Order: sequence, then C-alpha cells, then structure tokens
Amino acid sequence: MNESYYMEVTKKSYSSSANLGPGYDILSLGHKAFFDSVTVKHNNSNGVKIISNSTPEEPDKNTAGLSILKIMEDKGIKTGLDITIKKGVPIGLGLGSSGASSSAAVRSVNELLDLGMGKDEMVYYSMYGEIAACGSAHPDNVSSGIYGGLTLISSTSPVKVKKIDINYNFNLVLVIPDISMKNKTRYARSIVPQSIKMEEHIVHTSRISTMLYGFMKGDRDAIREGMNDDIVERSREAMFPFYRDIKEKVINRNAVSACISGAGPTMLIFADDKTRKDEMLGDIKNVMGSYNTDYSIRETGILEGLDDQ
Ligand SMILES: Nc1ncnc2c1ncn2[C@@H]1O[C@H](COP(=O)(O)OP(=O)(O)O)[C@@H](O)[C@H]1O
Ligand SMILES: N[C@@H](CCOP(=O)(O)O)C(=O)O
Repeated sequence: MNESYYMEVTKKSYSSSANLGPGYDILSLGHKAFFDSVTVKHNNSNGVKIISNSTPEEPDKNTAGLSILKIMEDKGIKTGLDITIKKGVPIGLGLGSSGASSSAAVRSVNELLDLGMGKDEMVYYSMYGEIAACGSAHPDNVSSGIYGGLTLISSTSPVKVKKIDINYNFNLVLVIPDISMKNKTRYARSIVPQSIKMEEHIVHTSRISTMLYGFMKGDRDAIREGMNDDIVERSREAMFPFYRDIKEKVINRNAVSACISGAGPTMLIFADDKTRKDEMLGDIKNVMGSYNTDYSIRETGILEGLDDQ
C-alpha cells in the first residue's frame, strides 16, 4: 500500500444562508455560526460507509455519501472509503446543513485521493449531494461551503461561481425558530411558483442587482432596497408566519435588512453599528411570543474563506 492509503483527511464546512431575499438558488452567504466536520479515510472494502449519529447512514441517502459516490462513478475510482460526519450545523432550519456535509466530504476526498479538483468542480459534486436532502441539486449553499463568503452562481452548466466582495461591516444575527418539519426544503421547493410575470422578473432582477451593488459599494440603503422578495419568500410564508412582522420590526430598529435563511425557518438579520440591537432583540421576543414560537439567537460573522479549514 502506498502511504496515502493510511491517511485520513478531515475538513470543516460552515453554515450558510442561501437566497438572501430575491437570490433564490443563486446567492449564498457563508457564516461562522456552526460547522460540520467530515473525515474521509480508506477502508478494507470496496464500498462507501457512512458513520454518522444524526443523518442517514445509507450512502446514497446522505448528502456526503451521494456526492462521493458520484465522484467515484464519474472518475472510475474503485476503492473503499469511510466517511465520518460530525454534525454541527443544525438540521432542517435553513442553515445549509445538508450542503455543509456534502461540501466538507468533497473537499476531504479531493485531498485524500489527490484528485486535483478546482473549486467549481467541487461545487458541482457537492450540489449533486443535495439531491439526497431535497430532491434537487441546488448549488447555493454548497458554493459557500467551498468558497466561503458571499457567492453568486453565474452558471450551472458548467458550474461557475463568483465570490462577491462585501465592503461593509455587518453583525449577523440569526433568529432560529424551534420548528422542525420533515423534508422541509423538499416541501419548500415544491411550492415555489414555476413561472412569473415579466414585471415580476424586472422587479426582482433589479433588486438582486441593487443588493449586490450595495454589498460591493458598502451602500446600506441599496442593500435594504434590494433584499426583498415577493416570489419565493412570499410563496413559503405559511412556513414562517412571523417573518413579515419580524422584518418590519428589525428595520424599525435600523437593522440594514433581513431575509429568510435558505428555505427557512431561520431568519438572517444584517445589523451594524447603527442598529438599536437591544430594542431589536426585545421586539423579536415580543413577536415570536405572540406566535407562541420558541427560538434561539445566534450572533455571528461572515466566513471569509476556507482554504485553511
Ligand atoms: N449529511 C447530512 N446533513 C444534514 N441533512 C442530511 C444529510 N444527509 C441527508 N440529509 C437529510 O436532508 C434533510 C435536511 O436537509 P434540508 O431539508 O435541506 O434542511 P437544511 O439544509 O436546512 O438543514 C433531512 O431530511 C436529512 O435527513
Ligand atoms: N435555494 C434553496 C436553499 C435551501 O437552503 P436550506 O439551508 O434551507 O437547505 C431553497 O430556497 O430551496
């Protein structure tokens, strides 16, 4: 056996908030709130084995396993691998938990088997794993898992990702409702409109462009103006009935803006030094109490990069 046979590689991938309002399936923000850790090593079989205490252990039912099976099939790799998943990103809450495992697994196997995959190819294989979670290969969360920071999917065939510079100091506040729903993202994707009117297209492409302008220029008014969605968030509103009230209240306390994190129910608030945070947290408590919904708050920051993780 060559020496690499006895190696094992462990990578961390962090939580993420996809969509950011109007950027359904094309925008994602990596943050430092939570992370998964995935270790890949050779085993003496010819199969892939998942070791996980909280996610499916059938390889093709686990996002990490499905991604690696696809890599092995496409690249003609015949070896046995053990994939050990230590979950840190809470599952089913809109924090990119499914994508964190697949992107960490892909980064690990890329190093262990010295595959030489670039970041966009790793996004391609990581997004494939999302099929195990929700039935579709959406690239947004996993682009954060591979690149970190704010990512824009500029093409899906072939996969191309652009990392967007953020020239603004945010304090991110995650409001995480204590709600669990089986197959949450699969359901949330099934209720999204399959077509929209031209005027809706014009409004939402303008909003995405304005929001990205705001991030790159550090223009908080532009970020607030652009981070609004009346298509996907609106279609899913019954899943998080408190959201509109929360968003109104936090902006009244001068948060930059807020959005649903991924397919929810978590809400992501972009706060800064102008935000009256204590009053904002008080309002959140009152609103969530009026909906009889327990929740937790996690303050975090943007994950800049991953190369050293
Ligand atoms: N490695 C994994 N990590 C998290 N969820 C996984 C994983 N593999 C499969 N799943 C399944 O994906 C679903 C959670 O993914 P999803 O609904 O997209 O929520 P989120 O990404 O917001 O956590 C659950 O049904 C879970 O069993
Ligand atoms: N674009 C996807 C994002 C799902 O993110 P998750 O963190 O909820 O898995 C969607 O909105 O369906």
